Amino acid sequence: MGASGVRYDETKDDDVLPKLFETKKANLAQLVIRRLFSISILTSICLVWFYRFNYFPTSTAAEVDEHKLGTRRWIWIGLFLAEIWFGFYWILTQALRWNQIFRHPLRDRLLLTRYKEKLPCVDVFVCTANPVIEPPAMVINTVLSVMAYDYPPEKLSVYLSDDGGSDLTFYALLEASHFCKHWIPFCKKFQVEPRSPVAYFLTTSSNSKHNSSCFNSEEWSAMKILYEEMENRIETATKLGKVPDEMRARHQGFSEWDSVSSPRDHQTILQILINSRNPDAVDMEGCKLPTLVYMAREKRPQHHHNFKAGAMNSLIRVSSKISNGRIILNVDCDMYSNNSVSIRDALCFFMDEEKGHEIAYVQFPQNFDNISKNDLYGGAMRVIVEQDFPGQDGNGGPLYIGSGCFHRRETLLGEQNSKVSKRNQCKTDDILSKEELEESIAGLEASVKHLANCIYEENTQWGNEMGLRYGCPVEDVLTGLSIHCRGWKSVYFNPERPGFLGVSPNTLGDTLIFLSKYNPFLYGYQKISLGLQMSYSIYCLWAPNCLPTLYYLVIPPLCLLKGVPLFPKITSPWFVPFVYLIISTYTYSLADFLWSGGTIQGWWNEQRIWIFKRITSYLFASIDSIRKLLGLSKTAFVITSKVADEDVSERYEKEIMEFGTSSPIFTTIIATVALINLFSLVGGLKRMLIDMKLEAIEQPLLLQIVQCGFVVLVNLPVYQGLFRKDKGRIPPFVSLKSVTLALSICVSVSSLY
Ligand SMILES: O=c1ccn([C@@H]2O[C@H](COP(=O)(O)OP(=O)(O)O[C@H]3O[C@H](CO)[C@@H](O)[C@H](O)[C@H]3O)[C@@H](O)[C@H]2O)c(=O)[nH]1
Ligand SMILES: [Mn+2]
Repeated sequence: MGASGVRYDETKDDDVLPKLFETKKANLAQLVIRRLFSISILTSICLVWFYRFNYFPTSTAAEVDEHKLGTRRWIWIGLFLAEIWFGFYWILTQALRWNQIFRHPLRDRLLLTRYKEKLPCVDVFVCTANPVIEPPAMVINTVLSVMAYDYPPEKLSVYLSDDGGSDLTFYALLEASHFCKHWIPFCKKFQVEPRSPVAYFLTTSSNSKHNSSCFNSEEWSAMKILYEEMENRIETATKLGKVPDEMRARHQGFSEWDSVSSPRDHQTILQILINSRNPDAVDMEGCKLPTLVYMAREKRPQHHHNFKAGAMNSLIRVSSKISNGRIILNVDCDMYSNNSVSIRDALCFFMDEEKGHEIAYVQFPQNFDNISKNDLYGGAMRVIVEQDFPGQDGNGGPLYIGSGCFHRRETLLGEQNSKVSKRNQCKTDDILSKEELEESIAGLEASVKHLANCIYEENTQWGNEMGLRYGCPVEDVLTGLSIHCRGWKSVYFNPERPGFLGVSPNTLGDTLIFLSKYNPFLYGYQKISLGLQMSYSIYCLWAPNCLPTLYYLVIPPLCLLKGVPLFPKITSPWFVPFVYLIISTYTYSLADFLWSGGTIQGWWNEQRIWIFKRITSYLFASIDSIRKLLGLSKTAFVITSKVADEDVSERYEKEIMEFGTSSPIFTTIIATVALINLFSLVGGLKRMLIDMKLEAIEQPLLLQIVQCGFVVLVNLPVYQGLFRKDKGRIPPFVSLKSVTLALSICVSVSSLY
């Protein structure tokens, strides 16, 4: 939607306002091909199930040993169960391909006076938790990027929640509150994108030609210097772990830290650094500035703080007394705004006369700016962003995935979607009472603080019926589910220029959940559509995929080693559905990946990561969930790292896998499975080529060899990791353990009976 968008006759006093967004379906040809393909795959799945059922090992003349037969039966049953699971899971995933839709906001229409007058206040929440893992300089870049949104500043407020309760973060924010007076007018004057200073100067310095043609280069350099000086001050303070004394003396806000004993034990600290209602809150050009607030909620060892959800809930309450924006945007501290019109885009959905009133949230994809070309760790989740989410949208709305999501405030407070009441509320109702306006900043801070205290939530519905849900590391998904169950819809918007860019971990490591009382089929029964229930289940069932996958990656290779066939021979008609399934599902997934803008190597890397995740983190997530259900452990939240050694980054650039930093148990499992497959492949090939003298055509072990070969190829970086010399290699003791383990398993299997 460029400036050339359709103009509407402003004077015409129609009752109906023009619609603010369009919804497009996937094109028909594509849909038909997809569906036919799905049906053929489903048929093959059924045939495979039938084969397993029908060819259950029975005692034929050849099979004399009772004991042997028993083992084979158990193996067969395991395989059957795994195949039932995979088939069932595949059926679920079809919910994401059946009716995808794509949204397009018509942003220019917001310029109509009748819309312009109604623009709501927007509150932006930025969360940070640890000044070491999430450096203050990075945090304020995110803050600055959202302060510089193309939106009326008097209607924009930015809140930083600091769960690290760090004066370093506060100091950085204080610096940002001065710097923004230069930065915001600069952004508006030169239509800067992106509006995170560090990201902007990175992109423009590398193509300075483009930059000199449309910018006044003097102003550009002056701004760059101003930024770098500030960044330097912040980084020095961070390195020293201490705020400069003269800074401390200049701002009385630091006195709050006199009584802070530790990040886990302190009072609420709330400081309004810029109050846009204050006439002095203007930038260098005299234009108004957005409100800027620092909050570190109270932390006490005896009170559970509920991680990010707890922080968000405190922010919801505190902001309701300060700016009370009707729309809330939440970003993680490492997700800067990459597109200054995202607020306007999101508002097109909320403000649309016809459909807006039923939309609870607008989720943007999480894009990352530190991903190498072939995405070594599968961090981009390309297919999810480009294909799965439009599929969810077609089923009633995307999941809420935390960062990059615009919410209607009232839905977070637990309100039902009743169409009638919503319509009436669509007036501008963001204006605070006169008394509140007149309150001084200090008075306001003092009167609002208690909302962020630990005891405030006691005996309330916060974390349950109100606000973000507690008790689970993916609080956001649960929160989204409960919003859907209350009758709301959500919208997915994937703009051409990404709305948000974050940092994706560039080493191995991941965690997830599954089992809980929020099982989507039980919790969502009769409240949300079957399609949406299926969409949720796909993600909730990520974890239990671990067992069938592990089974499939270990048992068939060991049987190959032992010479026990588990799949039909080439000459059997049952060979066809197996081969069709293998070829078609891999082609489908490759096509999806390339379609979503990936590379072939990237797809290959994703296959590897997919295996790694399933056999390690999902396995442990499953174990952990079961322990939690039995009351044996509590939810833990590990903050993902956002900064890496230069060493690590260099290897990442070269796309060399980093094993050094992931947990030794994970690496042991990965390496052991890889080695079992390698040994089995060698053993199997020997059996086929030498012992069986190549009675080729009848080869009953062929499919097992193919599978084993595939796993070995995918795992090449693992074998390399065993022999590399750099710091990122698999640590020697892990290598030793895995080799011993894999060898002893293989040897004991081949010496059985
Ligand atoms: O006690 C805490 C712990 C974390 N955070 C913040 O929460 C955000 C997410 O944490 P991060 O370690 O970056 O987790 P990710 O796995 O990268 O986050 C993804 O997954 C989370 C759980 O589903 C979502 O909340 C996030 O929005 C989503 O980006 C960060 O800004 C943290 O600063 C807090 O504010 N308080
Ligand atoms: Mn993150």
